[in-house]
This record gives sequence, C-alpha cells and structure tokens, in this order.
Amino acid sequence: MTVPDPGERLVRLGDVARTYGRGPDAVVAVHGVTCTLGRTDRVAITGPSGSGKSTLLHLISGLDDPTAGRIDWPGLGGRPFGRPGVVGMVFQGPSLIAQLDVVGNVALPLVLADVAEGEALNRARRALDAVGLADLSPRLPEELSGGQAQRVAVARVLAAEPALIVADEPTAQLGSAHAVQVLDLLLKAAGDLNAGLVVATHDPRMAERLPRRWRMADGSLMEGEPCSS
Ligand SMILES: Nc1ncnc2c1ncn2[C@@H]1O[C@H](COP(=O)(O)OP(=O)(O)OP(=O)(O)O)[C@@H](O)[C@H]1O
Repeated sequence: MTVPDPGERLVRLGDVARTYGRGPDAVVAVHGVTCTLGRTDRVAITGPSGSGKSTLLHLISGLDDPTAGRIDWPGLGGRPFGRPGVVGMVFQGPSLIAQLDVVGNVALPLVLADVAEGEALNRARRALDAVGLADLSPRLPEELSGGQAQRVAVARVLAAEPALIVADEPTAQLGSAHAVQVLDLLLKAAGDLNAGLVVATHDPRMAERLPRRWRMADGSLMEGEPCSS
C-alpha cells in the first residue's frame, strides 16, 4: 500500500480565468486566480453572491474548464482529457436520486466506477454508519429531513474515498444545529480520508471553523483576508 504524502499538492491553478459568454454580454466570473490545494488544506471560500465562488469550485473539481490560465491535478491521478480523478462533491440543494433508497444513493458512484455491487453496498453501509445514519439505509430521499439528506451526501463522499472534497454551500439550507453537524462530518471525512477540503459558504460561523480562508471579490481570490460575507 502506498502511504499518501500529507503535504501532497492536489490541485494547482495558475492565473486562471473563466468568462461566460462573449462580446459585450461576457461575464468575467473568475480571473487571475493562482492557488494550490494540498491534502492537509481545509479551506473556506467566502464572498458575496456572484463573486465567483461556485465557478471557482467547478474549476477546481474539473467540472468546468478555464477560459485562460492553467489547472492541473498532480495529486489526483490524471484521467483522460486532463480531468482529475475522484473528487467528492457536496452541493447546496438536494442531490440524491429520488428513485434510489439511501444506501443505493451512496453506492451509486462506486457502481458507476465499476466497483462490484456487493462491495459498493458494503462501503455504502460503512459510510452511512460513520455519519450515524445506518438506520435510514432503506428510506427514499423524500423521507429524509434536509439535514439527514446532507449527511447522506457526506456519506456518499466518504464511500468514494476521494483525495479532495469540494462542498458548495453545503449548509445553506440547514438550521444552525444541523449546519454544525454537517460541517463536523465534512471535517471528519477529510481527516479520515486524508483528503483536502474546500467549502464555499456565506456563513462566517462556518468559515471560522476552517483554518484557511480565501475571500472572493468580483472574481478575484484574496487569500487570507478576514472572513465576512
Ligand atoms: N452559466 C453561466 N452563464 C453566465 N453567467 C454565469 C454563469 N454561471 C455564473 N455566472 C455569473 O458568474 C458570476 C459568478 O457566479 P458564481 O455562481 O460563481 O458566484 P457565487 O459567488 O458562487 O454566487 P452565490 O454565492 O450567489 O452562489 C456571476 O456574475 C454569475 O451571474
């Protein structure tokens, strides 16, 4: 077994920009962003609505391409077309498949990655146990509270065992007790997996829980700025 280097660089962005559209209607959502993320990083991205947080997370995750600059994923095992390997993602709103039960939702990314069904279900059950939701395995997403659904989304990340976890406003629709619980689980997942963690949030109380803070303003990233939004 290869022991991961704790200081390993996972993602490098060099002078990255993302512009939507062309001509007079073009929107420069992100520009001039240079940063690196490693396995030990726990980063909060704050900033006002429209400042480019989601766009930056999509670029970091390989879900979107920059229109200028360079991104590579030296610690994430390159995939064809320069995409990163597995990145665990948690989104703001409901992200579970309505027709699948909870354990099926958690196992789905593994099955899609050609993990044998039995092993995928075992890993899914272990992950649900780790977030305290083993009892909810047979339920459908519509039978969950918002907080439970987000914990299932964290279990789905845990089961996939990524080296990088990216969460876009994962607690925005939750009350404060559930928000704290979900962020605690994300931090624990990152620790258990030895994975980097990036969380975009409007909530200063959530941002303060992460040791490294980046503030976005008008598409620029200002590392180490005081956190407020
Ligand atoms: N697909 C798109 N097409 C055109 N413009 C877009 C698109 N996605 C985002 N934008 C614009 O890019 C800018 C940055 O948006 P982004 O969603 O990254 O900001 P954000 O900081 O995540 O906002 P919020 O906190 O409201 O989620 C905004 O001006 C937005 O309107």
